[in-house]
Amino acid sequence: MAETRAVVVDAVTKRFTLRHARSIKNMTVRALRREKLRDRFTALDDVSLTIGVGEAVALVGVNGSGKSTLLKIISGVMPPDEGTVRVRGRVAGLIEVGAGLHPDLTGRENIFLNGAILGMDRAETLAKFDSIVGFAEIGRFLDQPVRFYSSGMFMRLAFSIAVHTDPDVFLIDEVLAVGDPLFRRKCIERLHEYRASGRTMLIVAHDVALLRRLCTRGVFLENGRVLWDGDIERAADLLLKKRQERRRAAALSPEAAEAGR
Ligand SMILES: Nc1ncnc2c1ncn2[C@@H]1O[C@H](COP(=O)(O)OP(=O)(O)OP(=O)(O)O)[C@@H](O)[C@H]1O
Repeated sequence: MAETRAVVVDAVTKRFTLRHARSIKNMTVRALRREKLRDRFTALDDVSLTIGVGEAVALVGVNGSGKSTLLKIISGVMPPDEGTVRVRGRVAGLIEVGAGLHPDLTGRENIFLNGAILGMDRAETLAKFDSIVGFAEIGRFLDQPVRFYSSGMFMRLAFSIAVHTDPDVFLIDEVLAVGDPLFRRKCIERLHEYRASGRTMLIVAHDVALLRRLCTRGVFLENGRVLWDGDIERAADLLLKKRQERRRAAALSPEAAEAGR
């Protein structure tokens, strides 16, 4: 029987340690006051999720709900504390702006390095090289170290390499917020083509209209738990509602404003 599941996240939990004191002075003061020096914080709490081959899923939730952490665990860059993740096929993750690009290497060198990390051999990278450079529009900066690139150029190159690896599963985190509108449109068109070719996509973005256009399913995270998994419309409505609640709370108290940023 053909495998129809591209990603299986099973009962994943992830905790972080929050350190309250950074300096020795601060630690001493807290110790004298018998305050805790650190806390364990649960960023993902027993999350289970199955994504079918060819599905385009939006991962939404207010700031700090655990979206990036979940993408990092699915991509394999971070292990879960509990639970398991299985991904079928080649995965490409655009998890942070410029993810995977080495600042001291040139654009050209990064194409080969990043291509290899994402599973392309040298012959495949060579065959796609011109297309990667063309799509990224980095032109004369190709032989400059990428630390001299603007954030838009960084993102264009990272996106171009990732999309050219023809991943079976494409994980995208907020990168579409960077860069100029024209390039953004080009990326979105590319993602539509990618979807139409039957590949799987999991995307985090704060632009609700974009998510509605690209995805049919939405997973809403709140405090590291799945609050909704289903129709994108309902997920988008939930997000807009929660954002409104946060804004209202922020208007009432400056501390809430700080927490709700
Ligand atoms: N390496 C880390 N160490 C400690 N805490 C972390 C770490 N990474 C994330 N967190 C915390 O885990 C929580 C979830 O973070 P995460 O980045 O996954 O949320 P998010 O939903 O992607 O948020 P945003 O929309 O702001 O990007 C946050 O409270 C964050 O501060």
